[in-house]
Amino acid sequence: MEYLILIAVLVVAGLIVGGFLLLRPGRTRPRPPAEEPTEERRGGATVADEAEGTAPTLERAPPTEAPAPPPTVEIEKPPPGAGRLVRLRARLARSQNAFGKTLLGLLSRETLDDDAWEEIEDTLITADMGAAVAAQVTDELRTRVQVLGTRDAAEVRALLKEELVKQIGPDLDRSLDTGPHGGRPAVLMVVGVNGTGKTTTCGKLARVLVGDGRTVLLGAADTFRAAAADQLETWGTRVGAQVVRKDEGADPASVAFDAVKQGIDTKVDAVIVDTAGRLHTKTGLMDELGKVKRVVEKQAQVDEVLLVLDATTGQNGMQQARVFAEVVNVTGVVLTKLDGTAKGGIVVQVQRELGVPVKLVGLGEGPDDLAPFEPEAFVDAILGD
Ligand SMILES: Nc1nc2c(ncn2[C@@H]2O[C@H](COP(=O)(O)OP(=O)(O)OP(=O)(O)O)[C@@H](O)[C@H]2O)c(=O)[nH]1
Repeated sequence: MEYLILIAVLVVAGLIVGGFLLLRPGRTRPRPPAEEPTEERRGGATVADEAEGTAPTLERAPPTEAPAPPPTVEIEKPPPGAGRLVRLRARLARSQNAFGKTLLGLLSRETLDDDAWEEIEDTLITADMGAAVAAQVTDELRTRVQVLGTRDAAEVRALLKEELVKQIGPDLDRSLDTGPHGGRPAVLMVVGVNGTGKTTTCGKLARVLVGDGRTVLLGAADTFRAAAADQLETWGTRVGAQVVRKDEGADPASVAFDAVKQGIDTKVDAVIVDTAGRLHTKTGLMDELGKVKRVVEKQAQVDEVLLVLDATTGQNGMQQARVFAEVVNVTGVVLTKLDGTAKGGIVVQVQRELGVPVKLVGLGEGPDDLAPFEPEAFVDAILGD
């Protein structure tokens, strides 16, 4: 019994102490979370109020000036590809003048002795034609001049033209596969060492095709340099071509894949894929370009692999060209910067070495300075009228 009384006393005492502690003033209570605005308030009315039409009429702030609309880009209509080389012949004539003039000057000399023929051969070599071809051209010319028996300027010019055109290969197929087939766009991959003019060539080629009435999509798979994608976008915008790009450093193959996919979905005629193709190592290059090609081929055939070569780089460029040709199956060469060199003979050398025709030539930095290559027009420009 005494125990029971003791327990009851302890319970009552506990309750009194507990109650005192709980009701003690100044005790910190957990604060309610601060009120978070759930709707944007405008002058006391919420967006929802406005939508409902129940917002109080408030004096509105004077309307701020509307943001300027994005500048409208006028879509250009570039000239067609055909006949461009003839239009650009003045530029070619200027850079190759020494070559043609020297040859014609030598051939019209009073006496054509061994020294003169040696000079002719040297001139051809200096123009990057390659020693073997230069010797062959010189021998053939020598025989024909002797058979002809005269050295009338027009006749000599005609002979020289014939020999040069023969070396360049008038019958090589220089056509570009740029039309859709089997419900899929033509796919053109543009490869080459950095700085040769790949991105510029992609842009100019898009213009050639648009000028010929084709629809084009550009794939910026040169993800090594962000500026390359920007550059391509500018080219595309000017002619109304779609551009597929990703962030700098993205997988080039994934850009190429998306570009071809979008090209198929939007039913364009041709997809042009710009690549980085840095020449770190041959295996690295092979891995990158091989992967881009394999990935593209999951959706469409790659119709053209165009190797861009800078005509001003001579033997160095030839060496790089060989590496690319070993890594990918090049179907055509684009020789850029022919406006800046007197070494037009590179056309012959590159075709011989790679076994692929020169299909396009770059003759300046202007947007329409890319032309389909025509051997006769080229030689005419070199030799002058
Ligand atoms: N004179 C002349 N310049 C050219 C020609 N083609 C390209 N160029 C110039 O060459 C420079 C390099 O061109 P790009 O297209 O940026 O070269 P790229 O190969 O794409 O270079 P990366 O993007 O660094 O791989 C630019 O200043 C072009 O304007 C040409 O036919 N003639």
